Amino acid sequence: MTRIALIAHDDEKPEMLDFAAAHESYLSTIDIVTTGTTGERIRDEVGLDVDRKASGPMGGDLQIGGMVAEGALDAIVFLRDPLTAQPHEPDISALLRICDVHDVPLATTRTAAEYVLAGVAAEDDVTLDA
Ligand SMILES: O=C(CO)COP(=O)(O)O
Repeated sequence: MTRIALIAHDDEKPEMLDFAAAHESYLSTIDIVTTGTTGERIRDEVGLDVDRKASGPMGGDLQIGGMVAEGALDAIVFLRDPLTAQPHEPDISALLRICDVHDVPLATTRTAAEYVLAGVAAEDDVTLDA
C-alpha cells in the first residue's frame, strides 16, 4: 500500500488543507501519516483518515524520519515555513537529511507537492485531476 507523510508548519496549514482537499479522492485510497496538529486538521476539516504522530516540536518529525529509515514511506509533503525560526530546527534538518539518504521524494512547496503526488499516483496507475 502506498504511504505518504503530510506535514505543515502553522503558516502553511491552510495550503496543506487546500492541497489535501484538492486530492481527497486519491488520498483516501492510500495510507497517510502526519505530525500531530497537521493531522488533526486534515482529519477534522478534510475528513481523511490519518495516522497521527506527535506534534512536530514534540518529536513528530523524528518519528516520521524513523519511518523513512525503515523504508516505510513512499514520499513526504512537508510544507515548511521558510520565514519563521522553529524551536525544533534540528529535528526538521534530520528529517530532510534522512529523505536524502534514502532517496525518498520530499516536496517542501505546493508546486513541488503537486509534482510529487502526481508521481506517486502514477505508480498506482492513477492520474490526478488537474
Ligand atoms: O512542526 C511541525 C513540523 O516541523 C508540524 O507539527 P504539527 O503538525 O504538530 O503542527
